[in-house]
Amino acid sequence: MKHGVFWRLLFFVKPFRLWAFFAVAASLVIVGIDIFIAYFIKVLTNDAIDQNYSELFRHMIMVFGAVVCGVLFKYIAKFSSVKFSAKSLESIRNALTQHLQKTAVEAIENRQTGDIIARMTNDTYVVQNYFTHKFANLIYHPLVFISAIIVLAFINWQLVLITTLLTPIAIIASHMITKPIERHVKQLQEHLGEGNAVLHDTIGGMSIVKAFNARDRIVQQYETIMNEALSKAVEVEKRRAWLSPLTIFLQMTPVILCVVYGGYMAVQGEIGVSDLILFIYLLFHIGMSVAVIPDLIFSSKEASGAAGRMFEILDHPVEPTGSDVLKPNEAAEAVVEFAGVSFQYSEGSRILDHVSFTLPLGQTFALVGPSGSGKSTIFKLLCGYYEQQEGEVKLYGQQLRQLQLDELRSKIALVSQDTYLFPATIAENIAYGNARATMADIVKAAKMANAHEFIIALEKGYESFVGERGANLSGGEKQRLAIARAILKDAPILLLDEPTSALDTQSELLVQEALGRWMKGRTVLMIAHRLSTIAEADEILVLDGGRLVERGTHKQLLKQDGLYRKLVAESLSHDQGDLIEIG
Ligand SMILES: Nc1ncnc2c1ncn2[C@@H]1O[C@H](COP(=O)(O)OP(=O)(O)OP(=O)(O)O)[C@@H](O)[C@H]1O
Repeated sequence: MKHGVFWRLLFFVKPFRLWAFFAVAASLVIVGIDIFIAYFIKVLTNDAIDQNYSELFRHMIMVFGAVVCGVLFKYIAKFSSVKFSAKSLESIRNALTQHLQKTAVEAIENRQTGDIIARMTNDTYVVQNYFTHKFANLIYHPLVFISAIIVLAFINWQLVLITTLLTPIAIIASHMITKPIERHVKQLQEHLGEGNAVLHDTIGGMSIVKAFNARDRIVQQYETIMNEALSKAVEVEKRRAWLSPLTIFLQMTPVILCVVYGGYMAVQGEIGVSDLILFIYLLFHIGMSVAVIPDLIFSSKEASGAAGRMFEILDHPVEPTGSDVLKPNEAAEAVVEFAGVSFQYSEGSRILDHVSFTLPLGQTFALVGPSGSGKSTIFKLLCGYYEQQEGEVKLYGQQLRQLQLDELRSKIALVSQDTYLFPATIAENIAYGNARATMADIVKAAKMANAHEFIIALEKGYESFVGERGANLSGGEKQRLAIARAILKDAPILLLDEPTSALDTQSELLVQEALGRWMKGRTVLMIAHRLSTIAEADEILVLDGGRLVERGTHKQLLKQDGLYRKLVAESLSHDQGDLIEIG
């Protein structure tokens, strides 16, 4: 097991060391019982040779008692290691989940969901299995080996030499056989993760896959990944297949050698019959302990590979959070301020180039610009998903990067283009942004978002369960739920990323009206393409290639012969029905 992985595992298992201690203590008792039984085998043999049947009977009862105790302690050892592994892995899984919540958006935005899920399920399962089934063996077998060798050394050192001769061979052979296991297991788990990712994406985009007749391509992609996984699994199993003959060889060879050599010594009178029987009995224990070496090394490498992948999740950088509490300050000159902000994603070119603007309290601003001009990126910076490389972003005069992220996000309500619905009821989905919301609050928000009517028309109303992707709802219905959720959050800053893009004209008008009422007194920044929405904003910010090129009211901007006027003209030529006043 690699050092880094070992220490990390140790960190997580440490709090549950009491269970590990029970497992170790029980294993120690089992070893003691095994040696006790071994000794009594010799005593029983002598009783039989001396034809002392009353003693033989008494000793047999003692051995039987020891066997029963052995079973009991084996149960304790197993139970303790199961508890130890389950609790340790629960703590690791919790740490992974918590870390994932704190992980910077940047670190996982481009990762495949299925791969992350595979690391948190398949890989943790491999590690848990290792702790459950191998942990007790890691303690028991070395202890049995050492104790048996000590006892045997008192009887005959030559036989001990023959017995231990195979131990280094077992270790070297095991290392040779299991050498590439860690790598193979890592690759195998990676392929399984990729397969998971394809399945996850396919289920998510089932309708698109069907619409584009992409089934065959997806099946082929999945098959290719699974074939690679299979070839790795075969590599692993080919290595594992060596373990069985090696185990038999390691277990049987010392026994055969000792029976032959020990028999010879017994005939020569150099060793007693009872000693020889004791020797052969203990030899089975030693043989077993030597024989499990390959399996233990194999499993340790397998677990190490899986644990390494699992811990990579913990290596994702977390979102940097400040310590200041955001204090919405009515007297602040600007609620939002961008001062010379430049930004680029870790890969690629500059997306925002010295952008500066201020948004005073209680006004509505529309952010317009061609596709890819950086509008959503401004939202991402405001939500603290990313940090600008140059310039300053301030909220109520406070530096955003010095604010506590939870605090910051509690003051912002975001309605994005793609509505994410949690796998929960409609009521729970609306109440997500406000844990203290009552049912009356939820219904009020739904009514404001023009969602109440369609909700109560559902069989279970507000208690209807919404699947992961809200498949049983239309795009417009999902969008209205997202708006209701944002309304209930009651935040002073609203970020609306085309909040009505999936609505028909009728619903849009109703939602616009509701939004208009709700937006009063709040500072709103919205990305919008519909001219009717944009024209009503107090001010319009025009972005082009990451630069803020124009700023003003609809009328002012139309008077300038700039990008805004061009965008409006293009939009009108596409949408004749959009009634706005030009110039
Ligand atoms: N996570 C990311 N990593 C790298 N580049 C990104 C990332 N997200 C966006 N970009 C790039 O940044 C640029 C600006 O994207 P952004 O989403 O801010 O544009 P937008 O103006 O909102 O576009 P649209 O109107 O089409 O939604 C685009 O060229 C996009 O490809």
